[in-house]
Amino acid sequence: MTEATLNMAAAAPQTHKPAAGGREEFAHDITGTVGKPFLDGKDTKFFSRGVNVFYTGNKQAIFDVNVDIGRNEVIAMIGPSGCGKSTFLRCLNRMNDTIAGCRVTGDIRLDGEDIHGKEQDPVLLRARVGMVFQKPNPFPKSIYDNVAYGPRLHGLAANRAELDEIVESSLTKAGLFKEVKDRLQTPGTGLSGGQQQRLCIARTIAVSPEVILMDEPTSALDPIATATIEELIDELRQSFTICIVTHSMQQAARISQRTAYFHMGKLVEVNNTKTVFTNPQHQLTENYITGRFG
Ligand SMILES: Nc1ncnc2c1ncn2[C@@H]1O[C@H](COP(=O)(O)OP(=O)(O)OP(=O)(O)O)[C@@H](O)[C@H]1O
Repeated sequence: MTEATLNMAAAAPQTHKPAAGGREEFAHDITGTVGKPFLDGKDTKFFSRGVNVFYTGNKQAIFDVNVDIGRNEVIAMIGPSGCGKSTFLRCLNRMNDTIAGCRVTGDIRLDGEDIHGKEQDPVLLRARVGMVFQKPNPFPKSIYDNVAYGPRLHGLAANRAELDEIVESSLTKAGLFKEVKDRLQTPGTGLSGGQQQRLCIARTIAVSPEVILMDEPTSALDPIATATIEELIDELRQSFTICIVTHSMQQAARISQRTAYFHMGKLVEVNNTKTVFTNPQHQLTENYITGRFG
């Protein structure tokens, strides 16, 4: 915690007290989400209402999150370390189910379908809602087999020619094909960090997801590899909905159309990205984007 945050916490009023201009000031004053968290129904890809997440020992990490995520938008999730960005992201493809002792409550719908419904198969859901992690994690297999893995698992190709086609088109969409086309049978782990991350994106794309979740996908990359991935994200938006957790406000500003600001497990503010960075409506958002804490 920075000195400014400590000072702020020490000065926190015990009761609700809007700051000048009607802005709310402190974490315990977060009573709802300001901005525009909801979309017109037809543009909504993900609908989430009343989402709470608890870890072992009933430790609550996410509090009553209500937000829509739009079709073919890039939404950036920002906020101080530990505020729950990754935890909320993992709600969207039920990755939290894989964490022992983690419990998610609330209503989350993908294209109107309850993702916790009895008929939902989490493995199929994760094919529809793919995920790219902070650290590139190619399988210890060839470049070809990394990309072919999902289509084989889900029976998406009838024969080798179809599989070749999926591998090539996924690598092309991930902006990697030209660089690796002559060494598809070499190990994916032999690529550079940025290439490995694009390979992981190709692997995700190969099963034709509708949404791609990205958890700090460039934080382990150098600025050039980061720029390549950012350009790619902008292109991928034509075909997919993208939710990205990032610690870089510059990155959020460059690549997203909407930004969601989390603080202590609560969703404080959601709005179009320009508004969040130029005219935040909540004092906590302003404090964060102006570097007063985080
Ligand atoms: N597997 C887990 N078991 C128990 N608590 C967890 C687990 N994962 C996260 N938490 C806790 O949940 C809270 C939110 O964590 P989360 O990783 O979602 O935050 P974050 O905003 O993504 O953080 P960062 O920016 O540092 O990655 C934190 O208090 C964290 O310690």
